[in-house]
Order: sequence, then C-alpha cells, then structure tokens
Amino acid sequence: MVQKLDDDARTALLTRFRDWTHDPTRDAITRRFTFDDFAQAFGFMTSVAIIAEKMDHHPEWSNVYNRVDILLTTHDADGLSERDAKLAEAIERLL
Ligand SMILES: C[C@H](O)[C@H](O)[C@H]1CNC2=NC(N)=NC(=O)C2=N1
Repeated sequence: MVQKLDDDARTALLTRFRDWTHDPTRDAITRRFTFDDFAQAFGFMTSVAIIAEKMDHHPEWSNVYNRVDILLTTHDADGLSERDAKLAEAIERLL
C-alpha cells in the first residue's frame, strides 16, 4: 500500500501544479493537453508512456486527435500520493 497525501500535502500539490484540477470523486488530478495535431499529441503520449513505465506509475488517459486528457491517481493508495506528484512533474518537464 502506498501512502496517500494528507490534506496539506494535497493543497501543496495543487498550488504547485496550477494547470491541474483536483477531482474529489477520485482524489485525482486531471489536465487537458492540446497540441497542433495528432502526431504531436501521440509523440507526447509516447514520451509520457516511457517515463510512466520507468516510474512504474501509469496515467489514466484518453486521446482524441490533438487532445490528450490525463488523470493521475494512485490505485495502490486509493487516491493521490507522491508518485502522482513525481509523474506530474515529469510530464510538465516535457512541455
Ligand atoms: C505492480 C505495479 O507496481 C503496480 O500495479 C503499479 C503500476 N502502476 C500504477 N499506476 C498508478 N497510477 N497507480 C498505481 O497504484 C500503480 N501501481
């Protein structure tokens, strides 16, 4: 079981990643990424996938043409954990 973020840590996470929205029903963070076209969107997804596999922490996501919707939460914690913060940080660095 992975440690779930407490209220203060969750607030700090949302303050740090202002482009991400908290989904309280899942205790997850979500963000929509919009690119010029499918090739860019899928290139981004490929980079995220490689990072996610290295981190052994995987996004829930969907793609429609130039749009990628990402939801991060930790299944093993039943909510947000440090692993989501680390993956969000790595995703932000790709932009
Ligand atoms: C066995 C493996 O380490 C776990 O299933 C990992 C894989 N990727 C994961 N990804 C996410 N988002 N949450 C998890 O709890 C999780 N657990």
